Amino acid sequence: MALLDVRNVGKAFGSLKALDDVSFSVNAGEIFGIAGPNGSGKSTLFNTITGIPFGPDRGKVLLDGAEIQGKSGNDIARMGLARTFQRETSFDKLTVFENAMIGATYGGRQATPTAQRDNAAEALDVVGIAAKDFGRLAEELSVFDRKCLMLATAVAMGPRILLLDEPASGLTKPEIETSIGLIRKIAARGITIVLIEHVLTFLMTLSQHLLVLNQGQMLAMGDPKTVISDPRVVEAYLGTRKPDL
Ligand SMILES: Nc1ncnc2c1ncn2[C@@H]1O[C@H](COP(=O)(O)OP(=O)(O)OP(=O)(O)O)[C@@H](O)[C@H]1O
Repeated sequence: MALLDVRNVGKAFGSLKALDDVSFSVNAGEIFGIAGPNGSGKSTLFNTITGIPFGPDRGKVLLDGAEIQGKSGNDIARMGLARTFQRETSFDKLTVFENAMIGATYGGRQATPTAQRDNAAEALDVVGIAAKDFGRLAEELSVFDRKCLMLATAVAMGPRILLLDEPASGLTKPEIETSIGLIRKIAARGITIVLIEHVLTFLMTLSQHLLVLNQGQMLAMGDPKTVISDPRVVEAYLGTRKPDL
């Protein structure tokens, strides 16, 4: 059984069909990539899956066989789903460690305070934030480190599945390389990953399956090499912007 099963999901904003009959499933342990030109519905898809700030108008989302649409963000997080955002997001006036502790506390309500602290420290270590920086304010960090902190906060929740919205956006080439390593490291911990990205090489390197959206519809899905050479995919990308290869 798939860990995440998205079935015939639709979402409209007025007359704009941001998502139209989108279905896919993600197996436990895989990295599943989602690509598509600007405005194709990628972030809307994550929003509808997590219910923040809105769920789908139609269709179903199942996590490990249980329907999650209509559940609160808290309940969905408790069921083991976490996400990051396109823009680095943190509590800027809190320290690095306090930010990670929010994830560890939120996701590990049953854990002892010591276990929560261990989870926070471990998650920061996974993303490469050194212990000497735990006491710094989040706002003092570079863009890349703030992205890493957002990732660590999500990992500290102890999710079964992690949705990453354009983790490479705004990063330099070396930072993108580092991010690829981090995502692999997180996946190796048994966390299933769904990854939205514009940078196709990033998706090609990491994903076992790739879905391409265009204008809210599924354009192609399957093995990344086959999908990326699909003429409809090439046209959708070249028709709007050059792929970031
Ligand atoms: N809250 C909203 N209200 C109205 N329209 C919206 C809303 N959110 C998204 N849209 C519209 O839905 C469409 C899909 O947007 P979405 O942000 O999901 O695309 P995207 O593929 O993530 O784009 P990008 O790559 O630029 O982030 C766009 O036309 C967008 O303007």
